Amino acid sequence: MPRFAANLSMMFTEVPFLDRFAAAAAAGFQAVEFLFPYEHPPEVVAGKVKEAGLSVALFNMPPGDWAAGERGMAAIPGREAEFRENVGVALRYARALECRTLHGMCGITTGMDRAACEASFVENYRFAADALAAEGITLVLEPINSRNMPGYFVAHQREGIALIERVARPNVSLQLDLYHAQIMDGDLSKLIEALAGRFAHVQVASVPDRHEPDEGELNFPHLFAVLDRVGYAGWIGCEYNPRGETTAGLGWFTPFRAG
Ligand SMILES: O=C(O)C(=O)[C@H](O)CO
Ligand SMILES: [Mg+2]
Repeated sequence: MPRFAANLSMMFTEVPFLDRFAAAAAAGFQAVEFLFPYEHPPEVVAGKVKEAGLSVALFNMPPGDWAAGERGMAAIPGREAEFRENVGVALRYARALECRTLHGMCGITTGMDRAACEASFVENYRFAADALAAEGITLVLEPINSRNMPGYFVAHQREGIALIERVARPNVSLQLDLYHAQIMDGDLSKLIEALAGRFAHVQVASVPDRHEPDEGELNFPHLFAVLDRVGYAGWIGCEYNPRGETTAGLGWFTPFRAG
């Protein structure tokens, strides 16, 4: 049975960030994920998580200057000191939120020397993985489609796996976002089977419009069954832009609600 986490950066945006935890719980979610919690002190976010009785499935390490177009720095040569400092920041939040999976965004690497970017990525991810291992935290790498994020360091799932193999740390894994995977790779049933055991987090949204998983070119009931069949027992993040009001679009979630 798939287990879904509401993505609070995209869902429940009818209310301010700190109120989205209660909204997700009221809608029947038992877990949440979000991009960045850093505008609020860790203990404040942790209080909201606790009050709502939720688990935090995932969030991202600080990405640099998001408003200026930065999308992480794990693969940006020359930004190693900042990346490493951000490991400490993310770790403080992960501890407070009891979150065991962190996404380390890599950056836009257009025009940069590929070998230098890869070398920086491998060293940065090793550093982060070693720091997070002591706390039982897994660091995940997410390939992101080149239509929504042109120039992002990694766009294809198998490219992500090859990079993870180079990092060679047991607590580094793939974040399999089926929205990006369909756009860049396709053949999702076989892809999920081939990658089974090598992804620690899954996300979903319809393709091509990134809405609820009940429309578009993907057959979600089938894909959820494939994830179950290959033994994936982790969270599935609902990283989609609701077509309208968030709760009005939750018909697809009714069969999966707890209780
Ligand atoms: O864009 C996505 O799919 C993500 O999951 C990232 O965390 C944010 O860009
Ligand atoms: Mg994603």
